[in-house]
Amino acid sequence: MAKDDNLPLFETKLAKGRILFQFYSLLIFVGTCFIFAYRLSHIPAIGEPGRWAWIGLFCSELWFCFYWFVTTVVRWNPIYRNTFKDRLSHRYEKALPGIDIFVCTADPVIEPPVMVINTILSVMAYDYPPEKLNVYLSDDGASEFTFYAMLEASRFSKIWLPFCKKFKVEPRSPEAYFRTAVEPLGEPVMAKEWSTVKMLYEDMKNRIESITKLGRISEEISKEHKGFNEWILVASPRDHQTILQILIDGRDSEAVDIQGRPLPTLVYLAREKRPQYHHHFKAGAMNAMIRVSSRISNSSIILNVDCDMYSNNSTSIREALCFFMDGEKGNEVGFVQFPQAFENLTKNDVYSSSLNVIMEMEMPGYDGNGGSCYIGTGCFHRRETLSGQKYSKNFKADWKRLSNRSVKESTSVLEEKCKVLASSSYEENSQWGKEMGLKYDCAVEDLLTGLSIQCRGWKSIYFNPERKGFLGVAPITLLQSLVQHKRWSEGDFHIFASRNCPFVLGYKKIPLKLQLSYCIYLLWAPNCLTTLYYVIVPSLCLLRGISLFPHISSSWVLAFVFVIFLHRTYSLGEFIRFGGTFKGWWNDQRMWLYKRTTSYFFGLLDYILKRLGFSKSAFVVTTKVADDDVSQRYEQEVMEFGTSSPMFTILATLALLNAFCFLGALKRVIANVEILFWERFALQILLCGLLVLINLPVYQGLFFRKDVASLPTSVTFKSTMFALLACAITLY
Ligand SMILES: O=c1ccn([C@@H]2O[C@H](COP(=O)(O)OP(=O)(O)O[C@H]3O[C@H](CO)[C@@H](O)[C@H](O)[C@H]3O)[C@@H](O)[C@H]2O)c(=O)[nH]1
Ligand SMILES: [Mn+2]
Repeated sequence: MAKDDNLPLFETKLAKGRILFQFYSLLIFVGTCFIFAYRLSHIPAIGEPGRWAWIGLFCSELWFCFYWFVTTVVRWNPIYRNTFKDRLSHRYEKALPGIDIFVCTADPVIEPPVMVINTILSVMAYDYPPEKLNVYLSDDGASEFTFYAMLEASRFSKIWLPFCKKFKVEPRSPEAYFRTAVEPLGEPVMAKEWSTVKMLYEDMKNRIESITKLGRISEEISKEHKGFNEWILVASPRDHQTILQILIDGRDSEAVDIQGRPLPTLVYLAREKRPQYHHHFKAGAMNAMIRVSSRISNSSIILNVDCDMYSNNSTSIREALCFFMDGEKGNEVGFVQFPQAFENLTKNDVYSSSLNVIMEMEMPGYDGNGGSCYIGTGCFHRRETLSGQKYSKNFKADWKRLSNRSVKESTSVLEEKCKVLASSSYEENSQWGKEMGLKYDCAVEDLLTGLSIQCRGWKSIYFNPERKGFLGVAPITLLQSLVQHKRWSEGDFHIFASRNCPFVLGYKKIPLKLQLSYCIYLLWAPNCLTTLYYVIVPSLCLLRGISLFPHISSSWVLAFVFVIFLHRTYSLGEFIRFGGTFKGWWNDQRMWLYKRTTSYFFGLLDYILKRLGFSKSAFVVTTKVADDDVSQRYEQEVMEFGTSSPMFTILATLALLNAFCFLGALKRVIANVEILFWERFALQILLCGLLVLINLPVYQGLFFRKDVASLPTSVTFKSTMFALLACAITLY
């Protein structure tokens, strides 16, 4: 036994500079107390105008304060993780466990097959013994084009994997690699292979794209592959039978790459779908893969990625294993979450899709408070935890036993047996979706599943390596981003308002500070009410001449100015520290507002409608491609409206309402007929002016832009009517 055999495989570091943060929090706290003292001591008397508006504002501020408290709890004690991969290799290289990798796709149009197989190829090419890798694709679209692309990928992998390993290529998604890498002209050996592989990749890409464009699989291809005819018979998108094909059987000694080394197992699965059984979207797909893989490879570690999230770092598996296999703490680790990062962000990130603050600050905060949440992609799970097992002190993973493969049947027999596991009626009267596997009936199956794993006693780890483990595609239009957040906020609030609420489910099972941390996201939806109140009522009161904030000469003003200024400065600092720009922060503030007034509002509404039985759960898949002109506007950071959506009507109405109120107030300040107008309303005018400033892109979209992506006339018409109506009602 070497002497380093007892050294840990990972270390945990505390964040620095927390004293400063605690001091800042104290200042905000004191400032807020002053604000509340002002609110309580200046309530307009009964009969005086604005009494109710005042009380409402006070309630909103109380809510904001509570929400701020929750965000502070998350930031109190973040931790960072580090791994020692060398120790892992040294100790376990011969006994590395098998890994099952699950990729989900749902729609060949908005998730193009070429993108899907790039993700597949990137995970097949991990720096890991290929005979221990098993890759499963679940295709909820049951698309023959995706299937065809998978066939192509299974062939191309024979060239791609050796190429990656020989030249230590990064990233291992061919598309991403060839897009970013420069031709290695300095190295003649590599340059030659480079151009051959590149050409082969492009050929393959062209074939897949032209078949997708053609809209059907041609005769030759059907003939070339035996499965296709049968395919056409069983696969129609709504109502089809399970299609399961082992495209590369890792047990087969002939499944080798061009250098004779084994290939990872590759499985294509499209679940049976029947109208009488709910298919439960992604959670259903994941559970089907858990069952199918248990029959084929049964690896002890499961990695799950969305189809757009290619592996950007070929060592991620080894890094994750450092946590699971650590001698002292490894056995209690249920899952290891990597951050969600994106490759298609622009410099100032108009839609604030980057999630940087969440990934760099809040997730380490969760980790410090008791465990990372599971965010649906880029996460390594222990099979036992996903299958519903509780943690017990005696639990000990037996890596040696688990690294053997036992299945002896022929490929076709195995396929037939697995199909049963994926059939639509298999889960009837079972615990799947409840106590086993990913949880059903929640739009954020990931968060809920992670929470219940933690409540069963498992620890979870957040690991954020320097080189990002996975890169995906962020929404590229305003509406997509708002719709995505609607799904999230609806699902999150659903968790909060159910018996799965962290305070109930997690009572005495996870630390209180972790229960509180969950509230940041779970309470997104109700945030809309206070935000809507704050952007509507003070402005209308300004129009009506009701003062809701202290006079500019009063010293109470200081409390407001101090808290708002300090709070926003901190936010700006945090944003810039994690790689943002000033303009990006400003965009982020705008999106903060837009999400709260639309996504969260509709999320809350949807939740209520569902509770009352008026609407059904749905999973609106985020589009991962765009037309050229849409992409071009995205690159230029021009806000994309283009369609009429109720969300846009709300945004435009709020923007116009504030513009009207601001202009009204401005007129009165300039005319200077009322004594003390500025004196009494300065803060309200500033608030209203700030709202106008942040809404500039909306005014542009309403009145000044003539391109197809501006706001449609119907929205302009409706929002102007609504805003005028609101002002008229206020005034008379
Ligand atoms: O019926 C469905 C719907 C979706 N998906 C897949 O689920 C993944 C996530 O869908 P996407 O539209 O990209 O959603 P996002 O909003 O980007 O997803 C985030 O939020 C989801 C929860 O709302 C999590 O499941 C995801 O992992 C997380 O990335 C994609 O690979 C889809 O193909 C399915 O397999 N079946
Ligand atoms: Mn996605």
